[in-house]
Amino acid sequence: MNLLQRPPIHARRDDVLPQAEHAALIDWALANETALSDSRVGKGQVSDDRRRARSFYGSADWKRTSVAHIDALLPGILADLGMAHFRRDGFEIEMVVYGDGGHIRPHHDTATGLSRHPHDRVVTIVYHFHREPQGYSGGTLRLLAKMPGADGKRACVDLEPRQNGLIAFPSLAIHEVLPVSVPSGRFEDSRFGINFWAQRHYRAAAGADAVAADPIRAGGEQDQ
Ligand SMILES: O=C(O)CCC(=O)C(=O)O
Ligand SMILES: [Fe+2]
Repeated sequence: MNLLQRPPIHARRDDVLPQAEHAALIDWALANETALSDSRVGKGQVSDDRRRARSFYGSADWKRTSVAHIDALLPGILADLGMAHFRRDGFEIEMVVYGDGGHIRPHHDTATGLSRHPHDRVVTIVYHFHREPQGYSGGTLRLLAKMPGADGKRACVDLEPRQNGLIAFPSLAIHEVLPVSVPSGRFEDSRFGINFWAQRHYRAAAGADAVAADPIRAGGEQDQ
């Protein structure tokens, strides 16, 4: 079995945000349904089949407070992933909410080859949260091997979202979110997550220090 036939490497952390910040985040999310819009894919289009979810693309205070905790965990996460330390040029941050039937089909989060972007995502860190008691089931995050094995199937690893926990993996890794079931149909019972993408600005040599000072950067188009 070669490397591309194995499921991608991942890292997990629990108790990611201090209790008060975690609670405030749930309150904010439950009060801001109208700030969500249909999640986008590729160059910004909406595809209900590829990605059925709603995202928050605006600015909010929780982005600055939460990213500080994620940033502090980044060196250890890179070590766990066996990735060389790199100087992150910023994070792209998106809250994503999956209601009943929500899912994302297999994809990777960063551009490859000729479509390489000036600010590629290098590491994907997904933080999960929900209201208690948990009102959804499903929504497993599945990481898939790039190539099928001898049996013709792609090896995979299934990771259940954990309250106030994160899952990190290289942004090039293929992954999907399996369908979410929300029996009540209520927004409060959705599967909530925040994607933090650590970025590297390959063409940002000039003025790179100024860029690095601000952990939050707007993202570009990506394959997902
Ligand atoms: O919510 C998750 O567990 C993963 C989300 C994801 O893959 C994405 O939004 O690109
Ligand atoms: Fe993704």
